[in-house]
Amino acid sequence: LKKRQDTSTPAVPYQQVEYLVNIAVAGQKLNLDFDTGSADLWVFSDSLPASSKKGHNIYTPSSSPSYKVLSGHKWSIAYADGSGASGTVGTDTVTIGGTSVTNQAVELADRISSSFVTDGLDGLLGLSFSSINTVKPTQQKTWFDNAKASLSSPLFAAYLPFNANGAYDFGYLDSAHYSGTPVYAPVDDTNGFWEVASTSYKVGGTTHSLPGNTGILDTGTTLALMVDSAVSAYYAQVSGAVNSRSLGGWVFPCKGTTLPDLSVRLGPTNYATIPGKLLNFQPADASGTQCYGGLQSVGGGTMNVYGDVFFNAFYGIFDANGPRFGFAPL
Ligand SMILES: CC1CCN(C(=N)N)CC1
Ligand SMILES: CC1CCN(C(=N)N)CC1
Repeated sequence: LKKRQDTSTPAVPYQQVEYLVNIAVAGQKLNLDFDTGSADLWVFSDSLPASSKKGHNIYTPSSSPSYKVLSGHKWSIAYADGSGASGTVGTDTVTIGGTSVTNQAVELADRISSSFVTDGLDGLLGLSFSSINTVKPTQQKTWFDNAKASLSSPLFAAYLPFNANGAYDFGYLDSAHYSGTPVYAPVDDTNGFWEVASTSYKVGGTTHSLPGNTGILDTGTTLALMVDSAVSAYYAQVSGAVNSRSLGGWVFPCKGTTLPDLSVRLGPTNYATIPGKLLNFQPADASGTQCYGGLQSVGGGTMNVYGDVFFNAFYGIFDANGPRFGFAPL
């Protein structure tokens, strides 16, 4: 599992960090971005223009004897950072680790936005609930939905340590990837996400309530994105922090800043504490004077997004039995 900084300049001003997983689609190796915030498995295909294919592994259905066209089916997806892709659909055998799924819907991109060309990924593998898969006229299932009956347990876990290679464990928990005992929160899959109640948070020794708020556990988002009241309360504890329009979010002086921890409530009981040191994402400008925070605003609404910054601190357990989300410190 390779951690990559892609060089894309998506709508959001920070580089999309991706943890790419090398998988086989009918024996053709591809590096896919495993995304628990979406439900489409799509790949760079030979129907893309030559300029888009440069530097990528391309899936060529014509050289796969097991590929079948899903005639008349289309897909189209747009992501929160303004990137997007679309194309046609077929089925093939998709193998991850030791598990093969035959007749898995594989969505072939014949159009992709520029940020994907410069990314290190050769496509995405959606791991949210299949209810938000974009294939029409017949919605398709995620690889995990198709695989879970043949796994020893219907679960997968994300191990995404900071600045290191990570892993996705399918069907079992790898005790080498976490410490202590996992705690669990019930998941509400109404919106198709691994969504849990997230009704309070703690920063600087104060507990703040977030009535009616939820959080989605999203490996496809780089940062932690919370509602404005929480982001303001957090950076109020950081001297010199400003919400910079020009730099596209909350920044603070790189020198001399010790960021506070952020504890977010997941489910009815437990808090997950993200250490402050994981909340310094990267220098915001070439001079390296200002640093860009790992906590940024989600914009409006009451749905917070706990992205890779969360998984840099916690092993994330996505359990279809429930469904429920479990976590334990790395
Ligand atoms: C709610 C949004 C979170 C980011 N997304 C994603 N990881 N694919 C899109 C949905
Ligand atoms: C969830 C996806 C958002 C878009 N991505 C990107 N621009 N590299 C990939 C992950």
